[in-house]
Amino acid sequence: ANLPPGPRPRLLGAQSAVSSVPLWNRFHALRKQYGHVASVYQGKTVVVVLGTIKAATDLLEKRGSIYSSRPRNIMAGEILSGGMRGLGMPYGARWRSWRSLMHAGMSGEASQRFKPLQTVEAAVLMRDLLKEDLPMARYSHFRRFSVSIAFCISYGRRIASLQDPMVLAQQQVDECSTQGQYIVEAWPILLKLPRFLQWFRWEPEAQKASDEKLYLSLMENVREDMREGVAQPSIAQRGLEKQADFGLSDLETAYALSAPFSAGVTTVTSTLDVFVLAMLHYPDTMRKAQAEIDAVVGSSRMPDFDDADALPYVRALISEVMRWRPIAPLGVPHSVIADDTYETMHIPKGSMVVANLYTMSKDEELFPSPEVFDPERYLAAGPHSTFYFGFGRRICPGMHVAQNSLFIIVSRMLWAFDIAPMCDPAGKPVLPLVDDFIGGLVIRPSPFVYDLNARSEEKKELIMTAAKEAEVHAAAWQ
Ligand code: HEM
Repeated sequence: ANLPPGPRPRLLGAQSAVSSVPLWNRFHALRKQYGHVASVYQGKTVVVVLGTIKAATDLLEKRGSIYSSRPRNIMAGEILSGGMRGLGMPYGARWRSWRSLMHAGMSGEASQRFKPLQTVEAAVLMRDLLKEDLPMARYSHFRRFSVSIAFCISYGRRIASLQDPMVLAQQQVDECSTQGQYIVEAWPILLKLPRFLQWFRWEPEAQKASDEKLYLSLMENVREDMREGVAQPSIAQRGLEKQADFGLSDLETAYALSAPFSAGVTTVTSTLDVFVLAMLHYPDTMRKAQAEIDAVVGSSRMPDFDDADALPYVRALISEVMRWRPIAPLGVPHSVIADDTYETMHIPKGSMVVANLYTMSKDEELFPSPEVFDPERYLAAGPHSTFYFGFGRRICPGMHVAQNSLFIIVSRMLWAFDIAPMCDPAGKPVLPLVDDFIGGLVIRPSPFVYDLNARSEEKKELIMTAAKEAEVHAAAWQ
């Protein structure tokens, strides 16, 4: 059998150095030219690109026992973190232990425990948005919300400011681990040099030592909170309570606790920006959602999690935000650990397997007129694919907390504000482009401005009172 069809010889590799077209767009072109499963070479590695939800389900889900690994990443995975980071871990015993800790902390049931803080932080966020004079700065308020929830999930503590030293330290770690290409990735044979000659290790190993210190000290704080009986629910608390059950050492547990910050901040923040972008372009859907909220909630209180069942249109709107512009356009690459055949195609062991979520979001059969933002498609009888959270055993373990964060913010923003384009001096509305995105693994709309107008004086006052009360409750997570 042959490899899945694709450009030969190594066209994509040759192009990637010069092309300014983002990778997801180039992969989208593959789908059009070569079909639902295509392949390209990246150096010597075969990259299999899955362009339909069906192909991704058939392979990544139904054949999950061989399609759930990750490609080798020498610098960020092996050297910088000693293979301790779950997101990039190869399939195996350590990943399974890590994953069961993630599940214990963030499953549908476990994620209920974070709703109180999500409610409190959403109240604070509404006030921050109301008070913010600089439209460009709203993104940082979304970010502060996401950071605070990530810290709460990991350590049971909230984050009141992005200037918090713990945030700055974590941010620095993340920037290091996402940096580009290293010579050792292309020439793994360098790892055979005597260790003291492996110059490329010196800097990351110094970084690793300081990361370990940071992660261990954050975890020790939780141990202390537990001893004093003041620990809030968190992954750390679950992991430390039953450390033997998870089979993770102190250091493994400490590293595992960094996952929500690495994977759960830019994703949620960026999705909120896509939500605003959609509201600017499709104001009718905004008004429809507002009418639903007004009928169910009224104007004398803000929406709560208990209202979710009665707000199907709002929930559909959130799903459509994630479908319309998936913020992880190529997901996170999988890797296959055994030779396989799909239809008549040969998929060699060691191939990188990419679920092309960007292309899936534009599937005309599943999503007629895919370019149109239309929540109604999620109101029709299901089941509805959650392709935007990935597939199979690696599917996003943070999806429940993510959905809860999005629900409480989106419903409250629509209750509180009208989202509208800004006007140029001639009074003409200026709309940000729908396809101007920046970033790599996770993308976001290029920064844009918009108007946020409180829907009534009564609501303004309510927002201020609710935020004051929220700050009092927030003390429990300090
Ligand atoms: C709208 C928000 C989010 C989106 C769209 C999203 C999407 C994704 C996707 C596409 C993957 C790759 C799945 C695969 O390999 O097939 C992933 C993995 C992951 N996500 Fe999310 N995510 C979001 C929010 C979060 C949050 C809030 C957290 C944690 C608090 C989180 C934690 C993770 C982790 C730890 C992984 C790695 C799983 C593994 O390798 O086994 N994500 N996410």
